[in-house]
Amino acid sequence: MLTAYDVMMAEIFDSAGIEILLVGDSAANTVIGYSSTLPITVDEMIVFIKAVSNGAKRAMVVADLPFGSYEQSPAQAVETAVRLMKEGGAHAVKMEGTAAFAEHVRAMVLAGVPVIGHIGFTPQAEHALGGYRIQGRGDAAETMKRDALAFQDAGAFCILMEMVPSPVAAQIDEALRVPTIGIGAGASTTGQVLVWQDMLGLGGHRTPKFVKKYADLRSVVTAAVGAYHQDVLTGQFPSEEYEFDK
Ligand SMILES: Nc1nc(=O)c2c([nH]1)NC[C@@H]1CN(c3ccc(C(=O)N[C@@H](CCC(=O)O)C(=O)O)cc3)CN21
Ligand SMILES: CC(C)C(=O)C(=O)O
Ligand SMILES: [Mg+2]
Repeated sequence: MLTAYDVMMAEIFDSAGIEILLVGDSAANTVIGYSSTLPITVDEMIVFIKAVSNGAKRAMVVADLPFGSYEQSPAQAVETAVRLMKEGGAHAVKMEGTAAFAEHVRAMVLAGVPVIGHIGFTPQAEHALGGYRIQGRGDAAETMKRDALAFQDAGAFCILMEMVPSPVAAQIDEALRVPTIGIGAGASTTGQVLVWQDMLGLGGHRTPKFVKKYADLRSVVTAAVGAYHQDVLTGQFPSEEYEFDK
């Protein structure tokens, strides 16, 4: 799984063989430039989901339920999930939470919405959790396993674990019958997810420890844009080959 927020990257990731494209609420950070995921709205998410749906040929498109769009009731979760699918074209949704939100999952699943349950570090709860912190250390591991099982029992087809000690993630994966996806959760999960701008080295500043950089797009883009700028200043672009009706 890899995040995607626009049609061109969605096309590229799809043809590169990525099975699942996640339109994450991380778009708040990576596209809009908010400092957390909290401000992004359902309407903003739908623009990105549409774009990714337009680019995905065979990949499954999963969309995040943004903060404030599902917590109040199972009915609110269904209503928002239906919008992400009907207006955005998502095939499934991902919801952050704990066992206390199992009824939300159940209601969406009953409505025909495939749901991924996101547990461990749930960025929408950063202020409640006290910051970007590893979850599930010590006694919290058992609670986290109960969250995973509650989501599975409510009908979630997959559990995503973020920033969880690897042995805990392995234990939870073992306890589940549905597949798992990890980010900062070690190698025992069924699949992995990363934010594409992180793994392709587009973001300049600090990236989380769990990110492996597979490219340095920031350098590539900076060099190319610099060359264009220089060419324009020196008159080397546009040369004759780029002119009309000479
Ligand atoms: N660009 C981007 N990448 C992400 O992975 C990501 C987002 N945005 N936005 C939504 C959430 C927030 N996530 C994050 C963001 C930062 C850290 C981070 O800075 N972690 C530190 C501290 C971990 C610790 O020791 O407690 C790290 O070094 O990994 C972790 C998860 C994951 N998601
Ligand atoms: C980091 C992943 C799991 C996510 O939820 C997002 O991109 O919003
Ligand atoms: Mg998210």
